[in-house]
Amino acid sequence: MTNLLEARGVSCSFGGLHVTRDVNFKLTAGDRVALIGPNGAGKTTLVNLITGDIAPSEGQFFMGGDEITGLSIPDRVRRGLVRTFQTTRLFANLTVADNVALAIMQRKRITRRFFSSSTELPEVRAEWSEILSHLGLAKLAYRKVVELAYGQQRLIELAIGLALHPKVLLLDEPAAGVPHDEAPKILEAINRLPSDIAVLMIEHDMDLVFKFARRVLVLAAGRLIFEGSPDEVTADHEVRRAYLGSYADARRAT
Ligand SMILES: Nc1ncnc2c1ncn2[C@@H]1O[C@H](COP(=O)(O)OP(=O)(O)OP(=O)(O)O)[C@@H](O)[C@H]1O
Repeated sequence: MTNLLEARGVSCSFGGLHVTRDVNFKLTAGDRVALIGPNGAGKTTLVNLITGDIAPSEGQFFMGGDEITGLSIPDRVRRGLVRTFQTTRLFANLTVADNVALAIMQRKRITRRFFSSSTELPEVRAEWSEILSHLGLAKLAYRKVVELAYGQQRLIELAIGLALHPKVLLLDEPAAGVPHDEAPKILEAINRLPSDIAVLMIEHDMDLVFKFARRVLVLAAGRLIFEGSPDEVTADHEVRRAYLGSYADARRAT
């Protein structure tokens, strides 16, 4: 099967600090992968390396066989390597539809037309409307982002990610800060993502990891120390020592 994304021997240092050490992994179509590890393990740095926010000191990234290591962030996005926007990057005073429409227009390279509502251009409207319906957010289309609950704002990040037509979608703690009762809605939306894209999620909440991931990558001190199914990961002695600790013991006791 074609690798949608591959990391080969990726390392990154900040001064003398080795934050990413010889990382290798592959993502293929339909992958649902969680990246876990203790605080400071280098998870966000690895995502920043994948997106092109920072450059590796060694190693390469490939998409579908093409090397992308030297490509800019926008070039990677155009190839379908998409990270969800953080809520802080949403336009709070615009509607949900406007926010998603802007991402669609960015992808289609449609320039904003000031004398007509770009959101309502037929080819744009058809798309945002389908994305919002698909994620169960149609009711929110004409609400301003600022009026929404935090959990709903995080769902808009997913909608914007989809508007960029991802082949690989990187989710950085999609449920962080979301009240407990709103968290299932996030998982529900993630479960509705197109089945053929690869999703890599950084997540600390192990319950969410177990509900989402079919494969887990464990990072500790910059190194991938384990890769396996959620059950294999909880059973692994080194992972339990490095990270899971009491969570794994509690889970095995149930
Ligand atoms: N730009 C930078 N310059 C120097 N050090 C950095 C930089 N970015 C990250 N680090 C360091 O790299 C290490 C890994 O940080 P990173 O944020 O990638 O870890 P993380 O696994 O995402 O942690 P958390 O779970 O707490 O978010 C930390 O020690 C951090 O201080």
